[in-house]
Amino acid sequence: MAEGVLVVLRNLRQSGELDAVSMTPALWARVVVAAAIGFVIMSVLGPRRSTRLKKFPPGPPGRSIMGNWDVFFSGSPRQKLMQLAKQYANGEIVGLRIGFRPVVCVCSSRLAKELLHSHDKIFANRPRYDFCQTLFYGYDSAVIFSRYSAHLVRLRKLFTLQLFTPKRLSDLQFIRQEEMRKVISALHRTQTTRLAHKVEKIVSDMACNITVRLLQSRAFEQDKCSELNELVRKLEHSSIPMLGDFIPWIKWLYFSKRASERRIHREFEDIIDKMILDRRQLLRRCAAEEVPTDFLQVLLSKEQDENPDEVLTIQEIKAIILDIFAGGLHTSSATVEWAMSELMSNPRVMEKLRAEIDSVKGLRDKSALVTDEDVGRMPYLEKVIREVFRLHPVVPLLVPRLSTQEVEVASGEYSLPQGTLAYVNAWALGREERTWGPRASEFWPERFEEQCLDVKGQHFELLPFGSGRRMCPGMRLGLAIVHFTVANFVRFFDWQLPDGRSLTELSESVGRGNSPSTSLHAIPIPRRDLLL
Ligand code: HEM
Repeated sequence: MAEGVLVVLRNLRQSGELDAVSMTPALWARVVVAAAIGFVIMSVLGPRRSTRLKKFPPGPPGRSIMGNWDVFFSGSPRQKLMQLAKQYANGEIVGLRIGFRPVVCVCSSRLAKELLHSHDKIFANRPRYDFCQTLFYGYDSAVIFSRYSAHLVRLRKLFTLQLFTPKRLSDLQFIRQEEMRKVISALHRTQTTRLAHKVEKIVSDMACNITVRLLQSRAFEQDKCSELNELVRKLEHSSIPMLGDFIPWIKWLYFSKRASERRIHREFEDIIDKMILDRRQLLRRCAAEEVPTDFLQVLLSKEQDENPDEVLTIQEIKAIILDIFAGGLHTSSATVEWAMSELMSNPRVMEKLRAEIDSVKGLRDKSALVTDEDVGRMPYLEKVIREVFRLHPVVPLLVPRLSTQEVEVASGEYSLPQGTLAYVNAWALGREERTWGPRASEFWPERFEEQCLDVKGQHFELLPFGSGRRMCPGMRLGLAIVHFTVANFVRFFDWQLPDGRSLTELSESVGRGNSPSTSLHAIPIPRRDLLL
């Protein structure tokens, strides 16, 4: 029971409630009552688990009502889950429980394929967490946290067949180029001061400008992107389930977390409402052909689509825009940060990559940016980026799935009941020695000369964008930003650490996301005079 109280306290601290309320006697009373109720119910119901779930994958025993909550929501879940899978099931899977919910985490490519390919439809649902209702626009308005349904399939098609088509991304490449030029010129201007820049911030601001221009054809006013990125970070920190999502009778403990979620949501809503209002005013002022056919216009046109199945409400349109911000900004910038960190700590790879970029781009046109077409002629760049995704998938456990029926996995060895929460550990897949050999933990892009595995969801050894029905629909844009940014950063600058230090060992942050434990600050020394 004491343990129960401690875990509930830790959840409250994570949710910020403890900071806000600073443990009044009333809060103590709530915590103790909740833990006591949980303890009693668990004593009555808990022991049945082992008999009901006979072929459930093995794992550590769940303690009290919380089950294995601590595995997921403290320290580094991806590492702990990989260790547990090794300890209990030959590194393939681990079976756990949170509250009464059976939970599995798959750590081998064999079982990832079963879940995301053979049983893709059964695992196409997302769990329903309370934060979706307050932070986002409800459960089924947009994509990331929606149930699998015909409506979701239509929304996903909107992403892949209308917003992020190869043609549209190629036609709009000039936006990425203009934003990259702005970044390069700004970095050039600081060369005399030899200032160290936070690489992730440069890239996330650029990714934000690109995304906003793709959406509404014009950039935000100055500093608005930093504000939006800050908001996305707050959204990420708040988008975590609480114990109340698994044990309904303690939901009421989280009222102040819900209030903070509503505040974050309102801030997003203000930004999105302003974008829509500006566009509506433009539509009133201008002839239809003068209005850009950008993402926002594609989305707003769906309000009056001739096909009733295709119609989107304004709430759904706003929810999609929020998904684009939530899914697209930090993922791309964190990947570029990892890429630059790896390149700076592996000078051999940096030199080889630079030689390739210079050979494709030539040295004569000093100001020419690397384009998407150039990227297609850079096989080593492709291998470097794959290696970055292999070792540092920025969504290491993907987004969890919920099974809709009982299913057998591992050639019938295990049975997963309906309602199992399933995680796929993309971080562990990239370290599986069965696939990657004894040098699995080394950054060595040359491995892809022999291993023809790519990141597009068909090879279950390498799943930074997931796979199957819920695979990332923004992958094309994410890949375009990452390749293009890394290539141009390497072409135009030598990157040095402040005080002549060198990056020897990279370590990861703890928690659910995956960034370097210390943000990369680096000094860009210009390699060529730009004619900007
Ligand atoms: C390097 C960049 C990116 C990475 C590594 C990444 C990774 C992921 C991953 C792992 C998932 C979960 C897939 C699964 O459950 O199987 C996901 C889902 C998603 N991503 Fe991305 N993503 C990136 C860029 C983007 C961009 C640029 C956008 C949009 C502008 C985007 C929008 C989404 C959405 C809407 C989902 C939810 C899909 C669904 O639930 O059906 N992502 N992403």
